[in-house]
Amino acid sequence: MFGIVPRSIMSGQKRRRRLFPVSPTPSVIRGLHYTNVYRSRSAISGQKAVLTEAVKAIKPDEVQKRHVTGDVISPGQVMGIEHLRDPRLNKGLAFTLEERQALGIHGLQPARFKSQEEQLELCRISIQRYQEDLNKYLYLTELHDRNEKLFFRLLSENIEHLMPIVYTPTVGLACQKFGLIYRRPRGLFITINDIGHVYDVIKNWPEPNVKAIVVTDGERILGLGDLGACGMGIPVGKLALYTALAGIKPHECLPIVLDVGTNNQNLLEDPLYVGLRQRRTTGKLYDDFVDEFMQAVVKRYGQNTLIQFEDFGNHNAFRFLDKYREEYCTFNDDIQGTASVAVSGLMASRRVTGKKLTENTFLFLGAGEAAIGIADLTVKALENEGLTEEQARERIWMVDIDGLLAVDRPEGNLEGHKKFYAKKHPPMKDFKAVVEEIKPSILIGASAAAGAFTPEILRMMATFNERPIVFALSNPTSKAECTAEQAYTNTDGRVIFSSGSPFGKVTVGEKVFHPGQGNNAYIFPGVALGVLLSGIHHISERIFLIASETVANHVSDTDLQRGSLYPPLSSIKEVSMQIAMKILDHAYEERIATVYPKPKDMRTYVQENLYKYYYEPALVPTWGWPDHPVVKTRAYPKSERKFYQPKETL
Ligand SMILES: O=C([O-])CC(=O)C(=O)O
Ligand SMILES: [Mg+2]
Repeated sequence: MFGIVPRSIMSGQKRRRRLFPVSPTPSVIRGLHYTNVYRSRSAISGQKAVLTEAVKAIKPDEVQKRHVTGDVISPGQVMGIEHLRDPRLNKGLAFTLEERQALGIHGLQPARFKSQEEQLELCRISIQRYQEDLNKYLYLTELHDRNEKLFFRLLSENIEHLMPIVYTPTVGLACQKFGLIYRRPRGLFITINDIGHVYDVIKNWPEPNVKAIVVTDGERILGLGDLGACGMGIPVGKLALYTALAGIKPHECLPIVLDVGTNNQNLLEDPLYVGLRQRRTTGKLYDDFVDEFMQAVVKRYGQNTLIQFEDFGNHNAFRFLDKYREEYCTFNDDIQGTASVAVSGLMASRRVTGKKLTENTFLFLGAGEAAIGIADLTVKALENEGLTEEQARERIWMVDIDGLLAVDRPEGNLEGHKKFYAKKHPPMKDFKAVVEEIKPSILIGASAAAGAFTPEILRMMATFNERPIVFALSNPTSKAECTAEQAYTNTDGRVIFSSGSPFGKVTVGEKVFHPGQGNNAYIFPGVALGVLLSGIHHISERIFLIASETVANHVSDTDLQRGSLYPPLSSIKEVSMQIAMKILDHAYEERIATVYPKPKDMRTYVQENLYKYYYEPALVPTWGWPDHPVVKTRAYPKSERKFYQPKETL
C-alpha cells in the first residue's frame, strides 16, 4: 500500500491546516495507514506528488526500523522548509552545506554554519536576557517546539539552572497563566464529552510508539489547587524531565489532561480559560471515563505502557492507585514518588544524626497524598530496621485540617490510610500545641499551608533536638511550610532541612548551607526508565524503596556537610541511571522482567537505549528529488565553515 494515496482525497484536503506541531515524520509514515494525517501534511507542504514519490522510494523496513529504535527518521521525506519546521529534524544553522543542498533548504537560512555548542551558547545568552522566570519558561517552550535536540541538550546540561524553570516552581506559574501563554498544543486534551470515543481521540496523537504517559485531571496542581485544563503544564514538565534526566525518548512520551471541568470559580469566570467551562464531573461518569481512558491507552499502545498519575485530587489519587496498580503499569507520583524521595532523605539523615530511623518520632503536617505516601513508605523503612508494622505506625503522628489524627476526634474524617495513623489521644486542633506535646524529632510538611512552620515552632524543634529534621515539602515555593532561611536561622543552623521546591544557599554566622531539594524529580525519571527497560507490568512499593536507597547511597559526605540530604541536581542524571539499573537487577532477580534475554551488561543496555541529543547527519534521499534539485553553489571557503567552540556555561 506504499505510496497509494488517491489523488482525489489528497487534493480535497488542500484547505486543511497543519494539525500537529510535533514531528510530522512518523505521521507521514503512519500516513501510509492513516491517510488523513498524511493528507494534512502533504497539503501544507505542497509537495504531495513528491511525497508520494518519496514514499515509494523509501524501503519500508528501514523506515520502520529507525523509527522503532527511536531515532529520528529523516530518510528525506520531509523536505524543504518543512524540514526546518520539524522540531525533531531541525538543526538550525548546524545543517552542513551538503545537507542544506540536498534537503532543499539551501538559501532558507543565513550563510553561517554553527555547531550545537555554539547554539547552546546562544541559548544561554538568550535566557539570561530575560528577567522574569515566566519569560524564560516561554523561551524554552519555544525552543522545545523549534529544535528538540537543542532543547534537551540545553536542559540536561544545565539542570541546576533550568529545572526550576521548566519544572517546579515556574511551571506552577505557567499553569496559572496557561490561558494567557497558550500557543501551540503539546499533549492530548481528552474531555468528559469524549466519553465513548476516548480511543479515537488517543488515535489522533501522531506518535505510534508511546511508552510513557503522564496524566492529570488538574484537580490538585502542586499546592495550587484546582487548575482544570491549565494543569497541562505539569505532565509536559514531568515528561521533559523524563528525557532530560533519564534519557527517555521524547516521542515515547505523551502528556495528557483529562478535562472533566473545574470547580475553580475564578477559572470558570476567566475569559482566558481554555478548558471545559463547567463544574467537575464526579461519581460514576467520572470513574467510567477514567476506566475508558486506561483501557484505551492499552488498546492503542499496549499493556506495558507506563501511566504516571499526577496531581489528581486526594481522594481520587488513592482510589485510582488501589484500583489500577495490579491491572496496569501505573504509579502515582504524588503518593509514591514523593514518598520515595522523602524516605531517601530520612535514610541519608541517619548519617548526620547517628540515629536509626526507629529512634525518631515523626510528625506530619498534612494527611494528603504526599503525607500519607511518605508515612506508608516510612513504615516500610522502619520495618526494615526491625519494627512491626504496628510499632512503626505508632511512631508516626499526623495533623490535618481538623487537627491531630485522633481516634475520637469529633470531626471523624479518618477515611482511607489516615485511620492507620490515628492515635488514642485527646483531640487537639492547634498545630503548635501538638508539636509541644509530641516533641517530634522529624517534622514533615506536605500541607500546602505556607508558613505553617512558624519561627516559634522551629525554635521548639531546636530545643527538643540537637539536630532537628524539618522537611517543608509543599510546592511551589510560595506554598512551602517555611523557607530555608527561616529553618536555619531559627535553629542556630542546627536543622537538617530540605524542601520540595528549590531554595538558594543560606548563611548563618560563619556557615553557609546549601539545602537539598526533596523533590520527586530524583525518583520518577529513574523509576520510569527502569520500568520501561525491564518491561515490569506492575510497580510495587519495593521499587520505590529501591529508588530511595539508591538516592540515599548517592549522597556524599560533602553533600551532608553542605547541608543537603540529596545529591546535587547536577548528578541527577547519573542517579536516574543508577535507579534504573537497580530496578533492572531487581526485576530479573524476582523474575518480573518481561524483556528477554536478560541483558549481559546493565549499564551498556541502559546507555544504548538512551535518547541522544547530539545532532546526527541528516539522511538525504538518494533517489533524486524533482522539486528540489541539489543547488550546487560554489564551495564555501573553509573559514566560513569552521565551528567555534564556546567557553561559557550558564
Ligand atoms: O511537581 C513537583 O514539583 C512535585 C509534585 O509532584 C507535586 O508537588 O505535586
Ligand atoms: Mg505532583
